[in-house]
Amino acid sequence: MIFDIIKKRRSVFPAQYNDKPIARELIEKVLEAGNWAPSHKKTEPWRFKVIQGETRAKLGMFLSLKYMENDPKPKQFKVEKLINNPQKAGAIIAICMQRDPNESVPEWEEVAATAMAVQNMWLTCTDLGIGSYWSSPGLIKHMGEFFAMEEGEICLGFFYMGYTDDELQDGERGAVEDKTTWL
Ligand SMILES: Cc1cc2nc3c(=O)[nH]c(=O)nc-3n(C[C@H](O)[C@H](O)[C@H](O)COP(=O)(O)O)c2cc1C
Repeated sequence: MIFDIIKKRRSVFPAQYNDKPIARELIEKVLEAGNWAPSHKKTEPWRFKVIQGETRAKLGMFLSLKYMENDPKPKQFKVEKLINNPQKAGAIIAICMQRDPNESVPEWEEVAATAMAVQNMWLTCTDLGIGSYWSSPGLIKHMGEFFAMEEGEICLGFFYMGYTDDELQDGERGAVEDKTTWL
């Protein structure tokens, strides 16, 4: 049941991934799930850039260099994490949002629609037994220097994917009653 998958979905981080590769058909399935997200006026603003194989190392190098360039006091452990994390992933999908050139809907709706695409992808990964999470480092503002982006396209983060041998912990949430008003 969908509710069980919603509750089972967890953030699974690169440090938890094993070396098992992710089949291309499964990555395509995850992308297809993202593509079925709803969007106001059917703008379908989500854009995906799949980073695999050797491009992962290039991404790690790019992010670490950008970090060192922009942080007056870069920390060695962070440099290493930025270099190594992409290579631990089976695949990384850069999550981008293409603003409708006609601005037919407010920008937040296009960000929201893209986030719905990510949730579809995350739940699909959970169903497929693939660990994943949405990473949104400040460095994403430089991604236009790493891959081509269209006018009005912005990068909202990275969707990391990898198999894990870890047993995942149950999630925790505050009571929904505390966040709900019945009128
Ligand atoms: C928009 C968005 C951005 C996120 N960015 C990060 C991030 O940069 N680093 C991180 O460790 N987790 C990030 N997360 C994952 C959250 O930390 C995680 O979803 C939260 O702790 C709840 O854990 P769960 O996903 O296992 O339920 C992000 C989640 C969302 C929805």
